[in-house]
Amino acid sequence: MPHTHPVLADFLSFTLSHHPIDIVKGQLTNGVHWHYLGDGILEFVPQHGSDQSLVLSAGIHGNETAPIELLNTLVQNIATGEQPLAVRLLMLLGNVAAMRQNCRYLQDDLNRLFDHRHQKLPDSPEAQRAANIEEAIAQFFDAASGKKYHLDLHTAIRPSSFSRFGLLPYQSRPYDAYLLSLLERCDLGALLINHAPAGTFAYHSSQHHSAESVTLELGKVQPFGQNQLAEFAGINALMRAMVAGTEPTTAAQPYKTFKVVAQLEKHSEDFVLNLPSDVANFTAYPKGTLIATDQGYEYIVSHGEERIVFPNPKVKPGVRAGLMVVEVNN
Ligand SMILES: O=C(O)CCC(=O)N[C@@H](CCC(=O)O)C(=O)O
Ligand SMILES: [Zn+2]
Repeated sequence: MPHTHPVLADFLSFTLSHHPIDIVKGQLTNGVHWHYLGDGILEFVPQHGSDQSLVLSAGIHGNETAPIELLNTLVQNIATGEQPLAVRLLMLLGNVAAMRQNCRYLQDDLNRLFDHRHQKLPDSPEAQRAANIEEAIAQFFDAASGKKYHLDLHTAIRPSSFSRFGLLPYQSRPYDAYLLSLLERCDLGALLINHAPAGTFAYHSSQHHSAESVTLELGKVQPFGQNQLAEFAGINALMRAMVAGTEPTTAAQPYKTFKVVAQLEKHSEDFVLNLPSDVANFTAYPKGTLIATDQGYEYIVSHGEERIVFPNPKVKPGVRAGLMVVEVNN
């Protein structure tokens, strides 16, 4: 790619390299304006603008590499013109400091600090980053004139019965019919509907900017370079169609729908998860099963069957230690 600015040639390396130039911008030969807004935040605007705005984020957890690799290639393809761009687009790499150290987070889970919850932990490095990201998407969405979408891309820590699944943030308004139709066309095994406000990025963009938001889980955490990106072809095609302002060509496929019925609460270091340490996401337990205990707390399955998602007894007290979900019959 001759004459391509390093930020576009390799957005990931540029972001990781502590580049001294903080803000750079330019225009592609097809007229698209690009603007690097510092530390992993890159905006593209079509030459004649657009009333559609899209945020694509990855690396909110620093070691979740597959979606970071997909976004990096997407930037390269936009830069060459190979990937058409018809919407305002903000690409965001989340926990850059953790990405540099190949870990989920340094001190606090960034995806528990949105919804302005970072204000309670002002000394945490992740709190500063959450504030920066909130500011960046506020500026981006405040300048939007039409529909706003946000896909926040993650990978799971442990294996799952469904290697690709989505989580809709809790919303008091109905979910966007178009987003739901898109999610049927990106090869997901399951879609979870959250039951309560949360400190997640998807909840934040939905709640504070009325964006149509979803968290997408792409397989299991792997080091950079070891991902089988072909497994995520459906999600990649969806992102590319949304960037191009077109419809995905993937045929609609049914997925299972689950609603979150509870989250496991870790109150203290006495928290015990009463399950095998290698339990897979979506493992089902019958009514009456004791799932977790803590001081003055126990979680017992109360529905006919509940499945566990994201069990993690190692989180800090006060942070959710897992979700309990029940299948919804469509
Ligand atoms: O595998 C795990 O335990 C976590 C994978 C992950 O980071 N998932 C997100 C989901 C966010 C949401 O609920 O929308 C998270 O836990 O932050
Ligand atoms: Zn994650």
